[in-house]
Amino acid sequence: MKTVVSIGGSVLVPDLDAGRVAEYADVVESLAAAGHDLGVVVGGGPTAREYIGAARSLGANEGELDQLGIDTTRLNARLLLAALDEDLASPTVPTNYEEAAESLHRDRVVVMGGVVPAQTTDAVSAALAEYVDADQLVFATSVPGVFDADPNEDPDAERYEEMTAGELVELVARGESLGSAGSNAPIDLLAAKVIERSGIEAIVLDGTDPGSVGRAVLDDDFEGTRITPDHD
Ligand SMILES: Nc1ncnc2c1ncn2[C@@H]1O[C@H](COP(=O)(O)OP(=O)(O)O)[C@@H](O)[C@H]1O
Ligand SMILES: O=c1ccn([C@@H]2O[C@H](COP(=O)(O)OP(=O)(O)O)[C@@H](O)[C@H]2O)c(=O)[nH]1
Repeated sequence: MKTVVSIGGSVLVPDLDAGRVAEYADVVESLAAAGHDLGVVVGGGPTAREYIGAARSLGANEGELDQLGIDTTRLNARLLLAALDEDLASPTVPTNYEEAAESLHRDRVVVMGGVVPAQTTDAVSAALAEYVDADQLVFATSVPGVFDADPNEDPDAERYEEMTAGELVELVARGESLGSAGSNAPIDLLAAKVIERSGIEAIVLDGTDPGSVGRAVLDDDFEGTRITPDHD
């Protein structure tokens, strides 16, 4: 079984807490021990946002800001690697999908961050899952799934238990056409489109408790949103 897990920066490193990173490493190791080959993609979190904010005020352009974000995601990838059993995980952080796929041939676990400007690690996770023909893709984020409105803004927002990739694309695109790019779903448009075209099974869940990722992958036990291929 090949699984890609996207760990949002907001859940891996909401602050620099080594204990939380160790908990995530334990989950990754338990999944590897259960026979999963794992591609883990790590986000930038508040550190990325702080660096980007500071560099923006210093006059950096958007591409330069994205590169700072990418560097931060790779820093977080290294942090997770520091906690992982070195016999399981590839010791380097791949900078592209080819390297990641190569590492996954050799090792049970590969951990990476961003790849190129103008996207987020949501898209990296989806593209990695597609590239390595993963069986499933898990988004561990700060909200318990995809809702019909931002649950942090609208107390009446309702969670989708299940939706097709096409419905996810529509939901995200609707927000972008309103000019609120990236703010109307926990997954961005590029990621949603890659999920749609690859037909990969994906789930979105609250990763605040790292154990929830383990239960979802090992026992299919989770509260969140299941994203299914458009055509069976
Ligand atoms: N329709 C929606 N369903 C779920 N979350 C949404 C929706 N619209 C916006 N959001 C926002 O998406 C964000 C996803 O998590 P985020 O904090 O960006 O985590 P990550 O670190 O995983 O990228 C949340 O802050 C949530 O408020
Ligand atoms: O392939 C990538 C991955 C990330 N980023 C930049 O790095 C930031 C942090 O990544 P992400 O948003 O995925 O982190 P998270 O939301 O999980 O904290 C993004 O906003 C982008 O600016 C990028 O340009 N390309």
